[in-house]
Amino acid sequence: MTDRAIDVYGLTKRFGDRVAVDNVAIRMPRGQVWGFLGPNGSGKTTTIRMLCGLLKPDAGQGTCLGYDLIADSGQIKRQVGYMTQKFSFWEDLSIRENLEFVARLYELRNIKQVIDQTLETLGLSSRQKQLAGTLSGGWKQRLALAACTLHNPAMLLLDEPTAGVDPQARRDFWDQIHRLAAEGLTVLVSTHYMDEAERCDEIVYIAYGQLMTQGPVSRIIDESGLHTWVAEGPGVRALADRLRGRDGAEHVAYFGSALHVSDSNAAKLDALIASEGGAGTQWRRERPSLEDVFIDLMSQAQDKS
Ligand SMILES: Nc1ncnc2c1ncn2[C@@H]1O[C@H](COP(=O)(O)OP(=O)(O)OP(=O)(O)O)[C@@H](O)[C@H]1O
Repeated sequence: MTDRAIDVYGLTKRFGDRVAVDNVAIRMPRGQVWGFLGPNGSGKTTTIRMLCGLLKPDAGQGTCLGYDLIADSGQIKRQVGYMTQKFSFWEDLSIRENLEFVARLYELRNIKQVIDQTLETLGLSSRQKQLAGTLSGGWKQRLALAACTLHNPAMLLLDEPTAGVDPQARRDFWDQIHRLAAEGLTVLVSTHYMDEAERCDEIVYIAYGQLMTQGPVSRIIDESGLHTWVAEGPGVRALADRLRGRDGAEHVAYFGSALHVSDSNAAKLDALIASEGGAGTQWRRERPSLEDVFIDLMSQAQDKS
């Protein structure tokens, strides 16, 4: 058994003239939780669909769970749990009835036992009789997770599973993900939330179909070559307008009420900040946040495309 859950390279998918995924390579060990990030339309869903055997790549090759991406797509589908962005249920059926339906699709044996176990693991037992249509977003998402883990997959591919659910439900969901990973499951999860990226062993960042960076969050920040100053105080709004487009301020972005000013040239950035030490603004130098780095990566990708 290969120790890599995902080992693909040259992965490419075109839709007409548009290259949705461009020569992407991912090598992911088993048993880890990786985040898959990138701007809207950058190719995350398309990549995930190729990885789980639902979409045939135009070019590229490799393996998923040791199975050939193209020749063994049937095997991959059976061993992967895929949670789509817009999961759907039978709204007039209960949680338990929905899971029974999915279990029959997978032709599982011991359906009662498997469902009991899944309900228990995901904290759904007490709600098993509730109609799916009456569940809140967080519980629906938990039901979707139950449905995609029912057949005991070796890997989960989760496509923005927490979009639109409240912070507590997102936190609970991530606790579940780490619990499943502790039992040996490999999880690749796409997200737009930075706090979720920080909970992953590693992240893959893709923009305009191209893989821009991959690694643990701290390494990605360290290797970004970016320098950041943060300004706070009543003067920041006027400051933002003054700084945008100036040499030494490649990126100017609000984080709450604070303004982050970043540049890859530390000397230019420092000189600019020194010239802007006006009243009503407090400055401090900070390690760039992951979001600062992503903004930078996105603009690099824009320049290339
Ligand atoms: N079936 C399709 N036919 C034509 N174009 C498609 C199809 N699926 C995706 N695309 C295009 O491919 C590109 C990548 O889309 P994809 O859904 O993979 O991005 P994404 O990173 O998952 O985006 P989001 O974060 O918004 O979910 C987009 O330009 C999209 O419009």
